[in-house]
Amino acid sequence: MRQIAPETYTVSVAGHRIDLPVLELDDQRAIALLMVIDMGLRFGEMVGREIAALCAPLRPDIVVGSATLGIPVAMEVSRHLGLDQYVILQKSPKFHLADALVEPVRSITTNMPQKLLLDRRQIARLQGRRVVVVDDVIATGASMAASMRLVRRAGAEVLAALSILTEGQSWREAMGPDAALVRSLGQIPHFRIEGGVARPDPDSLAPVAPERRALRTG
Ligand SMILES: Nc1ncnc2[nH]cnc12
Repeated sequence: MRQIAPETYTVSVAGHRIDLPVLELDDQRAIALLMVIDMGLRFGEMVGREIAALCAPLRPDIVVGSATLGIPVAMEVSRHLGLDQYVILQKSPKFHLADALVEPVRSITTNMPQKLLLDRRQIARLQGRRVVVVDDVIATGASMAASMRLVRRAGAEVLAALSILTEGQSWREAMGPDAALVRSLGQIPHFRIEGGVARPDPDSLAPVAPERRALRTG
């Protein structure tokens, strides 16, 4: 994907200003790309600390993340919550996942059918537990919705769905009532390309900074 003017978009991630490259998706649309695995350890540590601070009042027993880019997020959030174990939902069927619990990801943006898998050996870590589900970016909401279905099938209570960034607003509709459980450290818009320049679509940003909304701890 090609970088397009204005080249970068500055986003506030829990109050830290981060420059993301703006990349052309097609001749009409562009995105600000967050590649958490390219951001370094200090960034990972900061987002882990800030997401942990958001959800610590909920007293989660365990953190669930989905492969691939949710893995470093789940690890750093767990570390900051003082939790040793965490659970990863996988994407590729490895041989030890032959009898895994499977949820389809109902994505409207990718043509490839996707699914998430939970190793049955991990169910004991979730059954009857208070869980927070984390990811790098919540965009369509399809992946987060599938993660939440899988975690609930394993018998856990989902307290919150947390991400570094939310992108656009369409996840609200895709996630239905579960959208109320979503919190992020920042938000990025969708971009429309006009005259060779990517402009943020103002309708794709929420008026209130997402990390400023308190989670109900009841
Ligand atoms: N802007 C983005 N950056 C990284 N991953 C994404 N997934 C969906 N949107 C994304």
